[in-house]
Amino acid sequence: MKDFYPWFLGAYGENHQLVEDLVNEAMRDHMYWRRNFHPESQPPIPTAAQFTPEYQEFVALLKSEMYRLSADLKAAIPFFSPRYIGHMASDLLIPGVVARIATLLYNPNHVSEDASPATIEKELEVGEQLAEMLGYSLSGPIKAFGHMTSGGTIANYEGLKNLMAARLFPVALGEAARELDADLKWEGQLIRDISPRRLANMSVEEALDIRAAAHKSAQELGIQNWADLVDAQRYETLGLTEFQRRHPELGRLRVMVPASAHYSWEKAMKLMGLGTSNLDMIAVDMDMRMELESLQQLLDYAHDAKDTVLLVVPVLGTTEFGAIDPVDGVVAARQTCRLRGQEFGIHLDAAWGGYLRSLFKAEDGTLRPHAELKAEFKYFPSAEVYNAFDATSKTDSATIDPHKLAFIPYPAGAYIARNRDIVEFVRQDAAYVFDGESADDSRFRKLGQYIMEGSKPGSTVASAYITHRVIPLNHKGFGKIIGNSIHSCEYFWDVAQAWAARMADKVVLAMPFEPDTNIACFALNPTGNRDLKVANAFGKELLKKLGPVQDGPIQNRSFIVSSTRLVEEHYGPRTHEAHKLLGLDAPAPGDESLLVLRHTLMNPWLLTPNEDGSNYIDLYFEFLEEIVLEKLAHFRFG
Ligand SMILES: N[C@@H](Cc1ccc(O)cc1)C(=O)O
Repeated sequence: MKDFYPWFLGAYGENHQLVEDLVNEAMRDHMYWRRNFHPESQPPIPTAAQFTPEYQEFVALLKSEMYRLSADLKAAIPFFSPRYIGHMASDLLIPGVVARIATLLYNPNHVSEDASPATIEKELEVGEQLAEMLGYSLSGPIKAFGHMTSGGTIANYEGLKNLMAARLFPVALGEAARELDADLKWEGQLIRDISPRRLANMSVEEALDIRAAAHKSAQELGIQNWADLVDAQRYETLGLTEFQRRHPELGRLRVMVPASAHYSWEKAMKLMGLGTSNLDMIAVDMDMRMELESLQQLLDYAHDAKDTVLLVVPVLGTTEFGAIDPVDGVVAARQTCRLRGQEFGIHLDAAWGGYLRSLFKAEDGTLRPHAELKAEFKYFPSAEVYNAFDATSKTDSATIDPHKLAFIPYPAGAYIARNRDIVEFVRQDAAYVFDGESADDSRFRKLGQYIMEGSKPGSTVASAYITHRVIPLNHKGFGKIIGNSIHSCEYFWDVAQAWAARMADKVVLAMPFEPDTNIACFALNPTGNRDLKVANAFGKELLKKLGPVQDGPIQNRSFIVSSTRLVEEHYGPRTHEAHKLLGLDAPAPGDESLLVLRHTLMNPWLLTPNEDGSNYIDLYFEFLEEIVLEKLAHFRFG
């Protein structure tokens, strides 16, 4: 933990002086920079302006509003504190904060290099740093690319949009070739003879390859307007309705996510016009991980129905439970599906768990052996979890959120593609770049052409960039913070079980599933109660003391946790098991869902001992005991 001392602002603002020095320095430096741009010019604001009544009135108004804002902010959530174990937010890393503030003053806009010549390169570097952490290659014929977004939601949208564009492009290309009736070739075959179903089942690399081959053929045949002919057939031109009307052979365009996936996937389906009815929910198992049998069933069904599966989304660290989906299993399923001509893209939703991979990385970039990692923890990582992390490099693209486990300020998400050329399918201009030329990375300096957002902050990029520079993305850097969070979770898990045993005659504490990473959930039920409504009412009573929204000043709160529901529709068998563990009657149709307390154990100071030797997790369970006993004394059953 000592390593962290100069890294974070500190729960007590211990590093205040360091932060202030760095910020002051940046602030002064910025003002001098202004002055040194044409120092010969007359300053437009006269020196004497500050003595005028209008000036002073404005300053007075500004100050009083700022005081009010400052007062209001005191009611903000104290994310930094080890007493905050609610959502995915915590203390901030100093490099992220100071680099952000310093860059904010220059206000670079990363829509394009014209508005950010000094920093746009750093965005591409952040993309590469994250790509490397996930195991994507930065050299050789297939090179990764990444950029920052405002958060995981936009990165997920982009994951869907890019893979959808890549998957549907060959269909448009085939149609253009048939219409033109020219002898365009790919791998020795005439493109117009390739079946639409084959074209609809191409990997990203095949799609890029056929695109380049067709272009080459067209050039050889002297067809000048080939790119326009293809464009005219694309869904991006025709609209999805017309495109699908012309291609009934595609069937339904499906996307598969685990039932535990973030709700942004539903939003993405609406936004893209694909419709939520084409979002297939893969069942999750008793560990809250994607169930591979269920995935296979859905893939078989889609295959038999002659539907097109655009992509499958394994989640590396679910939002609610931190569960790690079997990424390796999804990759293996794709290998099997390919044998029958069924293709799908894989977008990894690693918004939460992406940075966990730093723990798995040695300083030389290789994956650390399982045994070496296991030796550092009590339970983590099982073979399943290790294999999932091992397989991230085989996915097509990923979402990863620096504003979560990189402890930097919002907004900081990222989209990363294993093959940078995938963006050519969504490039927002007519000038086509084909094979050979596409290796030129300067294209990304016009970032806005390739991504969902337009104007976007360079300051968040500086924040991530500097943070990654001073705390490397391997087990010696970020891995230490992440490892500490897993230790906190393992400790929490043990203490919770001991607490449960001690309190069994008063209250049943059930942890319906083992944590995978650093999020732990449990439900509580007064011993002897069988009624779900009563258990939930009891949980809600506890949340009055533990939830973020309460009466009175925030300073009165001892601990802040979050909560969620075990929705039967999503977590069927697991819900039944949880009811059993809690001594509740089995859930009946139409019942409300079971309330669970959710604890995100990412704060770096959770295991720090207080004067009496107890740490914040011990203190939390002491507090929980106190409020449970207090509530039980006043609680009315039924
Ligand atoms: N479930 C984790 C191990 C683990 C167990 C308990 C924890 O608190 C944290 C992690 C795995 O399979 O790797």
